[in-house]
Amino acid sequence: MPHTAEYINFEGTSNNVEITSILSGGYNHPLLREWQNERQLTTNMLIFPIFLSDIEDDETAIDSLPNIKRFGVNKIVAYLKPLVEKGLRSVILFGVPLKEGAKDAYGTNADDPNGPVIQGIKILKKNFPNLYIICDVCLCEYTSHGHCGILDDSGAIDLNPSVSRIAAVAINYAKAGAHCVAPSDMIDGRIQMIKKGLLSNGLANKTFVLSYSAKFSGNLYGPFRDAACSSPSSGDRKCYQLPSGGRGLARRALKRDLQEGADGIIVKPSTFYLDIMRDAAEICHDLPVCAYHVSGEFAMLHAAAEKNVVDLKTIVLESHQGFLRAGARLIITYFAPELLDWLKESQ
Ligand SMILES: NCc1[nH]cc(CCC(=O)O)c1CC(=O)O
Ligand SMILES: [Zn+2]
Ligand SMILES: [Zn+2]
Repeated sequence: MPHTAEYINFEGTSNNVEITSILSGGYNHPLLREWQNERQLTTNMLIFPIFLSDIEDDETAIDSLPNIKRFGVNKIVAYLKPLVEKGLRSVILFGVPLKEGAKDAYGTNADDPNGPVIQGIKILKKNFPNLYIICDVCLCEYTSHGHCGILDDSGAIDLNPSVSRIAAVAINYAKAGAHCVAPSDMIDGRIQMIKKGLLSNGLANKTFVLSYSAKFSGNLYGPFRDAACSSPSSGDRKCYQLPSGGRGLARRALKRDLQEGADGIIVKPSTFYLDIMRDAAEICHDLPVCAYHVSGEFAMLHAAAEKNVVDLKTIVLESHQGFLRAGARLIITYFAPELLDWLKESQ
């Protein structure tokens, strides 16, 4: 029988099968599965959170954050060196004042020129000239009451002094050489104030303003508060962080921060807020959207892996791929050190 198409028997083929019904031909090879990724996870997307305390020789493990330590300025370079050599491109700094009397009602030490953040910026820039340095901007680590702004007599956030103080801190970080400032306080109006302050100090063209625009109040920040010693001493953050059901509020905050001049925006937490990430990618489509995989999410994946409920590498790659699929282009993640290795392995 001649081997031509005419003689192929189609008789067993069902009449109502559609030519669009078979999808597996599109992903039956490892390369095809990569082709199907609209956005590939790469090391240049990773931002690693760093806790810097005011004890210069500090190197303290944090029980609730596996593999993460708090460092003093004398210890941070040795810790980061192998990570930078492996391709780490960016860090976000959090200052942790531990010394007696370091906290007050105004968060005065947030921008102490001799404090860990400003000293940290200088040391990191000197030792790692190509490392991109982001500073989280907030008062909660530095206030005696542990809230993210300045309080009025009733104990509520006092809007004007809070926004002025947060903007001043951001500008002082930028003056010290931070490439990027990321206000995480969620107090209304701070993006505009920071932008204006940067402009009047000749820093607007040198500084990226990465706004935590959609930051939700919930139960996922506990390990961070252990690491940063920043739990509020009374009350909670529900009057400035968004309620978890507040998709409309998040959309309004995204539009507002876009209009106030944010250069990039953060959605936080990540795994439980993928709809908000998609909203962010649509509303702020001309800006990079950053997912913050927060401390509670990190600790949960570790705990599940320890119980053999999940395989750590597989679940981390899957969750981080999810952020990209939802529209994120950057990821703040405590898994950055592991991902530097895992992404290399998969190449
Ligand atoms: N404003 C402080 C701040 N900046 C980043 C985080 C959380 C990060 C994490 O959980 O990993 C928090 C905690 C909070 O708002 O209570
Ligand atoms: Zn705060
Ligand atoms: Zn913060």
